[in-house]
Amino acid sequence: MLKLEDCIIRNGAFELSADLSVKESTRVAIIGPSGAGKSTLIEAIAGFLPVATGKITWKGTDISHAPPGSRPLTMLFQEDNLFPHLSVAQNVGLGISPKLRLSSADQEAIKQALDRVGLSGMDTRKPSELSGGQRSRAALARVLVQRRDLLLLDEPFAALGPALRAEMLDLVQELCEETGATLLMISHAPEDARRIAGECILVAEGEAQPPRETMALLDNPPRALRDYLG
Ligand SMILES: Nc1ncnc2c1ncn2[C@@H]1O[C@H](COP(=O)(O)OP(=O)(O)OP(=O)(O)O)[C@@H](O)[C@H]1O
Repeated sequence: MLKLEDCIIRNGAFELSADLSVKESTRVAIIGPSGAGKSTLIEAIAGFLPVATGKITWKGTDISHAPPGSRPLTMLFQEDNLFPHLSVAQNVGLGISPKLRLSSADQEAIKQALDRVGLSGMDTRKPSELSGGQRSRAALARVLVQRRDLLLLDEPFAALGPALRAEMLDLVQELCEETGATLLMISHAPEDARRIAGECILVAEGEAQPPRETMALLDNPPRALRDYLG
């Protein structure tokens, strides 16, 4: 269980409260109006923003003050997930060793991860030699080799077209099912939430609300969400 207990998170003058929990191995979308605090929530869980009060626990362990690198999670951002001067295999390898000190077993794990996301034979290419969808796949291969319990996505597929985005979401769903990872995913598109997230955290009016069943929430949205969905 991921728990945020009586948390207040500050981002400049902005303040977000959160008192909620997310069950292990579930997939949860984070939705809500622009500027409501979705990234703020994710950044606090990842450790890039401190919690002013309250605590964050994962499987009962308090991670509120753990540095980002030692939290049991990996995060994919909206863009710039890959280093342009490194090959695809090296970019994936960073998930195992930040200094790229890789054993032959590590090299094999990288190869398997690239195979799994459909990038076999592209290991020596630079990110600029890949399509947008292939770059997303490479970033997901890095997530795979990290073998973390929690995956935080801050709209990493926003720049992709609808068909490719759906394809990437399906791949994320498959990977989460295979690894048992817990997914928290910011999304502006309700159809993305419907596609892969059983539950949604609504972030609105200064609060990240406890997860609610996606279909029920989107079919009968509260006012803050209705205004946003239009
Ligand atoms: N570095 C910062 N300093 C001060 N205020 C900030 C900072 N970053 C974000 N904010 C403010 O915090 C609030 C929440 O921002 P956040 O990025 O979490 O919202 P969001 O829901 O992710 O928005 P969007 O959907 O537009 O990406 C906004 O009002 C924003 O202006």
